[in-house]
Amino acid sequence: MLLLKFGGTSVGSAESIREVCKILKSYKEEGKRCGIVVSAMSGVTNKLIAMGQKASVGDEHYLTLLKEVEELHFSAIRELLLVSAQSPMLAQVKRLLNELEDLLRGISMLRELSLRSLDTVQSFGERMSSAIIAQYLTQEGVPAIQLDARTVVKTNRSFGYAKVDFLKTNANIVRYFEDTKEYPVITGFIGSTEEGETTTLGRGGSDYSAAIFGAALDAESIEIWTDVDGVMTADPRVVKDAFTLSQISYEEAMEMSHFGAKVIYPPTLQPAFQKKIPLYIKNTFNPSFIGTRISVETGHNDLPVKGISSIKDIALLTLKGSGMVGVSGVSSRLFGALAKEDISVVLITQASSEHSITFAVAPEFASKAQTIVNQEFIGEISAGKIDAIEAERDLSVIAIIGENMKATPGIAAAKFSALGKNGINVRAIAQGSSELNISAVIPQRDVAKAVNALHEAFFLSNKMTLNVFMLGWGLIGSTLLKQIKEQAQYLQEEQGLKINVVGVANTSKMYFDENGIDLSLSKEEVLAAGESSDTLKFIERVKALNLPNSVFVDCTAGKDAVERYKDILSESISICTPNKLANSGPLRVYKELQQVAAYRKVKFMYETNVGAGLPVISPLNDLKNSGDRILKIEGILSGTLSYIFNSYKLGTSFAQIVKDAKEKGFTEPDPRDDLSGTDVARKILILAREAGFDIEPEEIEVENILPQECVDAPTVEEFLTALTNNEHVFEERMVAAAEDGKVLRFVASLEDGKAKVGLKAVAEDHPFYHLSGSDNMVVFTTRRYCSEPLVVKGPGAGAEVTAAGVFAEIITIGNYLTHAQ
Ligand SMILES: NC(=O)C1=CN([C@@H]2O[C@H](COP(=O)(O)OP(=O)(O)OC[C@H]3O[C@@H](n4cnc5c(N)ncnc54)[C@H](O)[C@@H]3O)[C@@H](O)[C@H]2O)C=CC1
Ligand SMILES: N[C@@H](CC=O)C(=O)O
Ligand code: NA
Repeated sequence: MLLLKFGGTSVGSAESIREVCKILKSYKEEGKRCGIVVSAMSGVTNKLIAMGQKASVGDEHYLTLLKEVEELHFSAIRELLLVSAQSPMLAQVKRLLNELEDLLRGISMLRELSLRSLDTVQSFGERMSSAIIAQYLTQEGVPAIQLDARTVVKTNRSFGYAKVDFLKTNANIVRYFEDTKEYPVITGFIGSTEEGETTTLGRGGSDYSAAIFGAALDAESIEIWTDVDGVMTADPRVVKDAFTLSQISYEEAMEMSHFGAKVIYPPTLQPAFQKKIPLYIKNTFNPSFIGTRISVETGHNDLPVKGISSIKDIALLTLKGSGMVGVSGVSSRLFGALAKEDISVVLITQASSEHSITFAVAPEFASKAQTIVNQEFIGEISAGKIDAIEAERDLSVIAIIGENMKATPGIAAAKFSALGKNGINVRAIAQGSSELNISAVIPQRDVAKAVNALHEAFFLSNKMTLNVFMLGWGLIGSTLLKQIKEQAQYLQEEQGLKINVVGVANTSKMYFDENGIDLSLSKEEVLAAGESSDTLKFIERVKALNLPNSVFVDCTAGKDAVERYKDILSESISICTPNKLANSGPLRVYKELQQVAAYRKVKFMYETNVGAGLPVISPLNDLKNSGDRILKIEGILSGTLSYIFNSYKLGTSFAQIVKDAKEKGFTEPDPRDDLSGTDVARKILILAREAGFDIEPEEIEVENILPQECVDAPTVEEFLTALTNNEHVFEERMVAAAEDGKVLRFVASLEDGKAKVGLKAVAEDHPFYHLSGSDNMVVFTTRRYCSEPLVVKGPGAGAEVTAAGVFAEIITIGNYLTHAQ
């Protein structure tokens, strides 16, 4: 015997009822015996309640609702039944509606809606749907008969939430099924008293009916047919990657429903649980999908966590004070007082110091709870032994649920690590000793972010979505987006890393798409749909979106965003940038950013600040962290200047070579930042700081090789012209060097904590002599690399290599966020 239950959406229209019929036909063909519990057509129960309420205040609109309900059922009858069968069924339903109308008129006249009459009003929904469905099934070759559950399900007189008399009910059900050959189509949700008064079974009533019938009949299984594929790992409206669990245990189902999973209401399925009858959640509109099996077995042995649930709105109250320590009876008084007023406590934690007890309640009970508790402890409060309690609001509970958690160490660590890395502050923690559920109280604004971060951490191991916000869509920015687009599939398939570019901006426009910007579109196409650009607004939006695993990528050369880095990192958003301004400004800022990032457990990454994509900063850190001491750094740190002086020979034009460097994408947006030595000074300053020297920008000795006319030129264009006028300045230096067999190189050095940058003539035996293209070369002399220094050499500027360096850091951040610790 199978017990099937079809909920409101499954019987909500003629079309859905046809699907139900297909399912039952296939069961019949397999020779299965079935009992079928049905709900009212979707929306009908709510309308019935509204009719009762309206009637009770004399609002005649109940008649409009009545008409709507009539129309819904009549049109289902007309669509489903053969013409010959329509009239009798229309008449049967009309009789029921007339009866209902009489009842409503009575309610209206009396201006009174008792729970007793409301139960009767509500019963009409199931009484009509079951009649139509039974008739239709029979017509389609599935012999069925309507069973009005009031004839078998016997209850007490607690209207609205009637208690079932199982002794009588079970005997009635068994007897009825013994005598019936057809498929009974049973009205869910309702029963009746000994005296024949109609009752309803409370929240989740049709599920309860299914459990009552299933348990009474010792059904092989109970199938709850609904409009979703089963119990999911999280609310799919919040988590795009939520998926259906094929198997969970009764206890897990209970915990998940407590925290908001709405597919079933397991407490009502208790009769089935007690008899260990397996339960299946199936989708009427996707019947071939396996659905979720709920039974004694937890299944999914590989999954320690089965679900992420949340209670959106709770209030937290804390009773604390020195007067509580070692005093017995405090918690019994506290919870006794709350229980007396019927206030349900959602979560409790107590520190082992016994100094405080924190508990959570639904927000609507917060003020009442506060008053009650302050009243209960009035003596202790006035004696100063206990503090008067306050309620904290706008909080949520987020829970991870799973039976296998207890056998798996590290779950709590993984949970709190995922929350911590996303900057989600945990206000209270509770773990049931069953270890079935670990709950945390967090700010309400972070719920969606938390659910997503935890879902990724537990279900998509090695799968994560990184949400990228890119400010500055110039040369490096466009190359980066191109590289991300080209590598997206590989990263997703091989590393489980999805890069979602959510926000982009240049100086004129900014654009956001939470689902990920289509990177196959051009910059113009994307920004066409955007709004006016504003750095502060861009950053505010990044913060407001509050997405998990967010990375801010600053591909500008300006300081607007830099001034907000601290703010961004403080929001637990990682930053990755080729922009050197943050690290080459005041030492205080440099240090502060390092500290904030460490404190917030996010990454601040800037390898491309020196040598573009070449590994320079990271090996320097490795040296320092492993205990080496940096004695000296010497290097060619500018790709632009390297290219210029590597190419500059007799017969060439200096100004033309500068233009070439700019075209090749080596220069800063304003090439004077390169030629003035500023860019190189910034780089040696950053290296000095990374090596552990506390240096300010002013302490660097900088040789500016630019004539004043070039410095003063108002625009980049005019500067390039001025450069042509001053060719001789450069030529003289180049010729003088050449006469000594030397070449010019713009060199940076750091020795004894002193940094300087300037143009040097180097002879053929010098390693810098043989550089070519945009090569950078950094020579580290350290305590360990003393006789033979450590050398890093390669192209130190250019769009591809720089963007690749930024991209690599974005991936590093993704890997960092994916791993638990
Ligand atoms: N070109 C190279 O080889 C290397 C460049 N870098 C750095 O990369 C950064 C970007 O350089 P490029 O792409 O070459 O410069 P670019 O001038 O081509 O691009 C910068 C972009 O940022 C935009 N922008 C500026 N301020 C903005 C703001 N407040 N909001 C929105 N957009 C803004 C501009 O409209 C422009 O589109 C610079 O910081 C540079 O120092 C670092 C290493 C190597
Ligand atoms: N303009 C810079 C770019 C890299 O930082 C350079 O030329 O090195
Ligand atoms: Na680098």
